[in-house]
Amino acid sequence: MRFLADRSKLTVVAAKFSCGAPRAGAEKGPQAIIETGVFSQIRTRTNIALEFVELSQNDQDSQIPSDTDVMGMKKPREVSAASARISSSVYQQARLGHFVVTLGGDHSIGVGTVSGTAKAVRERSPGQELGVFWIDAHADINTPKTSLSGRLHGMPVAFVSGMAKSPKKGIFDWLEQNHLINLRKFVYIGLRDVDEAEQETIAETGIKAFTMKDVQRYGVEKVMDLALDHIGSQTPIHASYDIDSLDPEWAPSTGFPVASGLSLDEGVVIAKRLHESGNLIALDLVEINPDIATSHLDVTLNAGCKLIKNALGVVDCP
Ligand SMILES: NC(=[NH2+])NCCC[C@H](N)C(=O)O
Ligand SMILES: [Mn+2]
Repeated sequence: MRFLADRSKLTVVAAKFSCGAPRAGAEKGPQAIIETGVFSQIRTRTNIALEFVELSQNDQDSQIPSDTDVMGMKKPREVSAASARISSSVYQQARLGHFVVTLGGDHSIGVGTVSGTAKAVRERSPGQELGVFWIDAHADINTPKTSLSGRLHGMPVAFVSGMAKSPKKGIFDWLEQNHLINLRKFVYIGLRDVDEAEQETIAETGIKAFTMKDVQRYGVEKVMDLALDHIGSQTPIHASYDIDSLDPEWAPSTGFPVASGLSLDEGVVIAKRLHESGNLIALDLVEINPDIATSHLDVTLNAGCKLIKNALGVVDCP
């Protein structure tokens, strides 16, 4: 844990937003995870001290009166304002050297979380850049131009890397240079539903991407060897874990389930290997929607809790 000030401090940010997704429900994800008792378990089984920060749509600036589409983007002002607040909360915690777990929320919150840690890393370790693991069925690297849906949960990687720029005042104009990440220190794992334009972007930029085909071909341990190698052993890591990276068998309660995903065991190996790297400084767990496949919500929550515990090095009691 060489990049954290104190390994026993953990801040949980409940990012209760679904404005980046086409349907509501993901804003209830954080509460559902917290109510499983996973953080109480972590508190009793470890010496980790927990703090909670809650951000939600009902606070302050969320009800923006005329949030009309801009360049095809849906709810651009609301998503931008939400991620600005998430970014500043994550930054405030990460700059103290706390491990930050952000519970989503739809994946547009990734603009906030990743930019927050990127800025904190630059401040805490000058010259250092953040490494990012984006574990997801989708690439989420559409720009307003290439997106077919206009939904911002399909665009966070484009905004946080500077590929997509602020088109207008009040829409991601809070992103500064020190918030942005370098896509050379970025890896995808679990991809299997990537739009054509996104595939072109990945090919052109040379982003390291391990698709589900790669996981099947090499095995998840080998993929993690290669992915960690690519990021380098001296780089702090932010993992943005979309629950839809898992196969719908293990994570049915999500907005965009895609068949042939990671098994829960494979997902756990990824989390465990990130922990064992000693470089993980932040984790997002996003896109759990309690309103979807409600009768199997417990399956999805169980999977999510396992990912969190393994990423923190907390092992289940037998
Ligand atoms: N985080 C997610 N579930 N993203 C799904 C994105 C789907 C599609 N690629 C889009 O741009 O709209
Ligand atoms: Mn995603």
